[in-house]
Amino acid sequence: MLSSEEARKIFGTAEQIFSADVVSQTVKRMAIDITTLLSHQYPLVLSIMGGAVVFTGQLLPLLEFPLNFDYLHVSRYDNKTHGGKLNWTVLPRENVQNRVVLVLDDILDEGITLAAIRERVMNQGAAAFYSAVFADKDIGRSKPIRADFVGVVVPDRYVFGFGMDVRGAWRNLPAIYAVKE
Ligand SMILES: O=P(O)(O)OC[C@H]1O[C@H](OP(=O)(O)OP(=O)(O)O)[C@H](O)[C@@H]1O
Ligand code: HPA
Repeated sequence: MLSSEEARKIFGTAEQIFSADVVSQTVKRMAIDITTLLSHQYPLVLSIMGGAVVFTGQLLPLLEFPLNFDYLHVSRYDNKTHGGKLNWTVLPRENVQNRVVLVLDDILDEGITLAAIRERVMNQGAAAFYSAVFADKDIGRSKPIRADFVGVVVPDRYVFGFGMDVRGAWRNLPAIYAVKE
């Protein structure tokens, strides 16, 4: 874990890439797009902890149609800036069978996490799988999955804020920053 001083130093040298205003306008636009496609599907919304917590909290009140909510926790970065093996710590309690599932996550980076979630959800009998990611990282190569709804495209740098952590810190920021290279 970073010390408070280290966390402040990272923030102090980071570059803001999307302001809080742009972030909140983007969430509104995504809510409209999701409503257009899914408002008559009674979806089961699955939030991927912990990165999706802020995005989920801002998006859900803008979705003015019936839905169910649950969450799962899977991670592979473990407070590091490079991903490793997937670690499933909490599985959804809601049955996904025959449901239209909408997965929410903060970031699609290499796509390994979201692709594994889709495989699991579809193997468990979901009727359809949709995904909404707030940020899609432009990694310059193909990914195993594309999100149906994307908020912003971020450069191929380690980013944080709006739910995304840098070595465990700064998920609470309302804007998005890139770590100094
Ligand atoms: O597309 P990928 O390269 O697989 O990376 C994306 C995943 O990485 C982050 O989770 P993380 O493993 O950091 O867990 P956390 O949300 O609990 O921090 C993020 O929240 C996504 O779920
Ligand atoms: O760039 C990132 N920032 C924060 N969390 C992440 N998880 C995958 N990539 C990232």
